[in-house]
Amino acid sequence: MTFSAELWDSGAAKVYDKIVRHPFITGLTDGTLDHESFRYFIVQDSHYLRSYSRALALVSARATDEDAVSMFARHAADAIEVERELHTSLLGSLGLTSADVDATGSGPTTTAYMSYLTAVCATGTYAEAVATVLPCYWIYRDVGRELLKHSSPDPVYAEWIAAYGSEEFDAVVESVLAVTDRLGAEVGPGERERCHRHFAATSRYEWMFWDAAYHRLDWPV
Ligand SMILES: Cc1ncc(C[n+]2csc(CCO)c2C)c(N)n1
Repeated sequence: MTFSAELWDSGAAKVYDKIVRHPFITGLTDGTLDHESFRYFIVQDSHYLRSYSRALALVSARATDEDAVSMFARHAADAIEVERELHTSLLGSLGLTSADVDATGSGPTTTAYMSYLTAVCATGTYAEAVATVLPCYWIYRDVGRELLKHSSPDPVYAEWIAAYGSEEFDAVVESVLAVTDRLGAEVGPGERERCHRHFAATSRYEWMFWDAAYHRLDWPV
């Protein structure tokens, strides 16, 4: 079994099934999702992408072969571009600006997820860092494909679905999976166990991110 399949089976398979049945996701395709929840999601995702980009820059700096250094550095830059382009357009359609993003700040789930990514990418091994950033790519690709089958009657949701269900994005994810599988051969039992734990944790954070948006979760105090 490939390293990526091993990680998915133990850490993401059950979580993924719950994500595709989550009312935030089903609400995107049937158009019943409240715009207020999607607004919350896009604002939180803007914070998330700023942090995720830095996490990818850390992964790039620690990569052991030049192709991977270059790939993760490119993705770090792309994550900023996504924030600028997709989010500016979506924020505009939702009646928001980047000043609203700064004024809102990051919520509890976003902060916890960003902190976890940053901590592992800064202090874990290269393989641990890759396992930690992987669910973000992989779960989005699969959710995007699923959503694309139905798209959405709501033009704002349809725009978002088109970006993540695209073929270009599929190629990005396949290249990260190939790096992960090559790494798998070099990872010993202790480090492997830590990779499984990180992959499972960030997969759960992906579910929690949708759930926080659905309920518009705020800091309790
Ligand atoms: C919570 C959350 N998780 C995953 C993504 C998807 N994503 C963000 S950056 C990137 C790869 C680099 O361009 C991917 C796949 C998101 N937007 N928000």
